[in-house]
This record gives sequence, structure tokens and C-alpha cells, in this order.
Amino acid sequence: MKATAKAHTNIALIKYWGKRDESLILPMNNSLSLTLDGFYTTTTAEFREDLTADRFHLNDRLVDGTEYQRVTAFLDRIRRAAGRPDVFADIHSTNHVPTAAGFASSASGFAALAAAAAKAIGLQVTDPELSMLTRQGSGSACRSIYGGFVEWEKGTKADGSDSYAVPIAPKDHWDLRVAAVVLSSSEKKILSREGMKRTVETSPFYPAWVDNIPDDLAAIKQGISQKDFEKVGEIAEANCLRMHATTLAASPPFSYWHSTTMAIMQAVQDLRVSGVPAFFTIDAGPNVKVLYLPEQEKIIRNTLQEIPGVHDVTVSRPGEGVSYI
Ligand SMILES: O=C(O)C[C@@](O)(CF)CCOP(=O)(O)OP(=O)(O)O
Repeated sequence: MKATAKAHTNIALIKYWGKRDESLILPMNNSLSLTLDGFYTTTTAEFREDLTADRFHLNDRLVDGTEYQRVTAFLDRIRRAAGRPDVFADIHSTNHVPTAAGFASSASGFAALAAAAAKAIGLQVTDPELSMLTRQGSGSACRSIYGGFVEWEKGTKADGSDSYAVPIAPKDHWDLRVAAVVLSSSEKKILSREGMKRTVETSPFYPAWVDNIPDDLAAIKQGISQKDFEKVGEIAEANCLRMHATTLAASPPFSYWHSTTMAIMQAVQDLRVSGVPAFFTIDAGPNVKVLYLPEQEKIIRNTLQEIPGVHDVTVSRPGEGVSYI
């Protein structure tokens, strides 16, 4: 009972920010992402009769603490779904992603874990069912089941049976680039789960965030189908700024941005003024992702690399969904 799966990270262009159900991980709003080819996780899961507890190895290191707790709690869901409450797994995950940089590494990690564990335990799942299972590990991970552009339907049912990702356009629909800009400073940040909880519970700006999503989604999907780069970039950048605005109005207020984060934001907006189309998006951390077209590769890379405080720039293309090795 062994299987290996590979899954890529995804970058949200319309952000998932806020849950309506913490335990089932059900979101307040729909989100839309692009799966990236540059960062991925491979996970091998082996369910064995001789184990009396799960074992989780990440990058060849045995993991314990909260990370282990999240994985073993997730595997409990897999065991329940398969009707095998008493079988435990040996999990080996390798993250080809700067985990410390928080590049939604939980997204590729949980998608690969869900796929490998379901296959290893013999659980037959459709893509929507695999997405729903993955969602219960980490919300954004449910979008990594598919490649290319993906939308996570928030659903309305209390049991979450209508909350899963659906493919919008395949990875070869549009040859975009995403530069992931990692900052040198890796201060302890507020984890996305905690950040969105505080925001939902205390930020007066939060209801406006939710209200704006349907228009953003409709417009960005039109832009994607028409390959209108400015339209997609403007909506994605504005959506990211609206998300971060909600944190500034939370109690206590917080922000994920460092001075280098803002320097990168300014540099990207300056590029646009000089005629180079580029747009940024930022998740629950100080790092920045920059969206651009292939012909701008050189100027984008040179501009970003020379900003003080930038540690690394990694370029991704649209990536594929979950696969089995
Ligand atoms: O990816 C996005 O849509 C936007 C974010 O990255 C933040 F900006 C949210 C990621 O949240 P996640 O780590 O999935 O939370 P979990 O469900 O509590 O595990």
C-alpha cells in the first residue's frame, strides 16, 4: 500500500482570505489561482500494518510538533474516508520550494500528501473529491489538484460538499511568467490561518472585501479567456491590496509588508510607468510575486535583483496539476 504523487504550488490572483468554517476549512469567498511549475512537492505515502502511529519526514528530516499534528490529523480524515481507522503511514515529502519563504509550500505539500495517501490506502476519488479532501488539509492546496488557472468554489453547504476547485484554463492557455521574489529577512510572521481569523473577527474592512469578490472574479475570468494581460494584472494587484488593507484595520492591526516588500511594489509600479507591463501580488508574508509576459524577462529580473534586501528571484511558468510517479 504505497504511492508517490507530485503537486505544484499555486499563486492566488483572487485571494482566499477568511473562513466560514474553521474545522472543515470552508472559505468566505471564491478564489482563483495559477498553478506554477517552479515549485513542487513530491510525497510518498506507505500504509503499513506494523506501524502504531504515522511518521512524517520532510526533506529527510523526521517532523514532530504542530507540523506533525496537522499531517496526522489529515491522515485521520483519509483513514475515515477509506474505512481503515487502524492503519498508519510512513510519509516522505520533499519540498522543491523555499519552505521557509512560505511560498504557499503548504499548498503543494498538502496536495501531494492527499493524492499519495488516497492512492496508497486504495481510496478511489474523483478530482473534485480529491480537491475536497485536500482542502481539509490546507485551503489553498485544493487548487493545486489542477494545472493552469483554477477557481475554488466557496460552496454554500454546511458540510462543504460543494466547496472544491474547478479548472478554468489549462497551463498552455497563456504563457505567462511569475517571478517569486524572496526577501533576505525572514522574520516570524503571522501565519495565514491566524491572520485571516483575526481579520474576519475584527476588521471593519472585511465585509467590503467579501462584497468585492464576485465582480473581481467575473472580470479576471474574462481577462484570462481574452488573454488581456493588463486587465488580469490590474485586477490581481488591486485584489491583493484590498486583502492586505483588511489586515491594517484588524484589532490589533497587522501587516505582512517589510520595507523591501514596499520597495518591490514601488519598483513594479515604476516599471509600468516606464511602459513595462508588470503587476505584483503578495500573500501572508513579506515576499512578492511579480506577474509579467515572457518578452519582459530580462528587464524584470534585472530590476528585481538589484533591489536592496532581495535575496532571490525564481521564475515560474504555468504548471500542471497533481500527477502520480
Ligand atoms: O493563497 C491564497 O488564496 C491567499 C493566501 O495565500 C494568503 F494570502 C491564503 C493561504 O491560506 P492557507 O495557507 O491555504 O490557509 P489554511 O486554509 O488555513 O491552510
